[in-house]
Amino acid sequence: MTSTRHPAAHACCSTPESDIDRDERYVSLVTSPAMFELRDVVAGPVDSPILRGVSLSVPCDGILAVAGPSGSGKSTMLRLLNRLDDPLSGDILWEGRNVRDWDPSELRRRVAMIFQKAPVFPGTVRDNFLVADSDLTPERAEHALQHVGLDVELLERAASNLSGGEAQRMSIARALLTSPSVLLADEPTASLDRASRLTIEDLGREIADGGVPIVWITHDTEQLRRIADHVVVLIDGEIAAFGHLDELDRHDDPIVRQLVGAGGSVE
Ligand SMILES: Nc1ncnc2c1ncn2[C@@H]1O[C@H](COP(=O)(O)OP(=O)(O)OP(=O)(O)O)[C@@H](O)[C@H]1O
Repeated sequence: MTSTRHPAAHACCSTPESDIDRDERYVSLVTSPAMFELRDVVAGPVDSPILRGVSLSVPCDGILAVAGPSGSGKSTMLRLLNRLDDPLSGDILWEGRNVRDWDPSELRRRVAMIFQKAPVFPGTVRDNFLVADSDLTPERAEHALQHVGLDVELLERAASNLSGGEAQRMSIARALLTSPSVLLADEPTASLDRASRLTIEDLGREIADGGVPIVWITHDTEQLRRIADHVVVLIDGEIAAFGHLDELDRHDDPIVRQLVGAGGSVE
């Protein structure tokens, strides 16, 4: 397997340069500042780590698509970013500060996450929104629904009665109610039909363009090509490639090219 290893070439969005112990194993995009820094991260069970020394600078704009075969460690990596799990070794910095030093609830409010199957809490859609914002005003609740393209009448609907696509949009609206700085998305459209997938993709683009970057795991190469501003490819717990899609389309490793859906390049 060929690995792409770029030297770090810039400071993070709000990270003092002195706070970063630069390491030639960093993988970094030259043109974008970084939001998360992963430094030689090992994670998973002690006896069989899943991530095996991942170093990565996550750009602080647009959509970073995370691709890789099943079991390569994509979800494991994402769950470290808002401390749903902790690494066995290595460090993860967010905005220049180790995630272990953030208050966990503050971190999770600012680093929001959505999942393949949207978690639905008991009660109405409004009740679900109140979980995220206990001071929710009627106007904010309506705006939250409109923002994700749902009818305001759904506010009083039992959340358990929403369709899969509606539930995912509700979960995105709920996540946005905490005014996050970044959104983590773990295969958010994997169980949706094509129309709902495209709706969520459009919403993701709007959110990212509105200033909330997204780290988005996807298995769907067509989706990856529609959404990705940057791509990281994980294979067997290591970073196999990182960069813009057009760079990865020309990657030495045919498996990388296949994973990013490069047309006709798999040997
Ligand atoms: N807590 C755990 N204990 C043991 N094994 C685990 C644990 N969590 C995940 N695994 C295993 O680690 C591997 C990587 O899991 P992970 O969910 O990160 O992969 P993934 O790339 O997101 O896969 P997929 O695309 O199928 O969702 C899988 O084989 C999984 O079964």
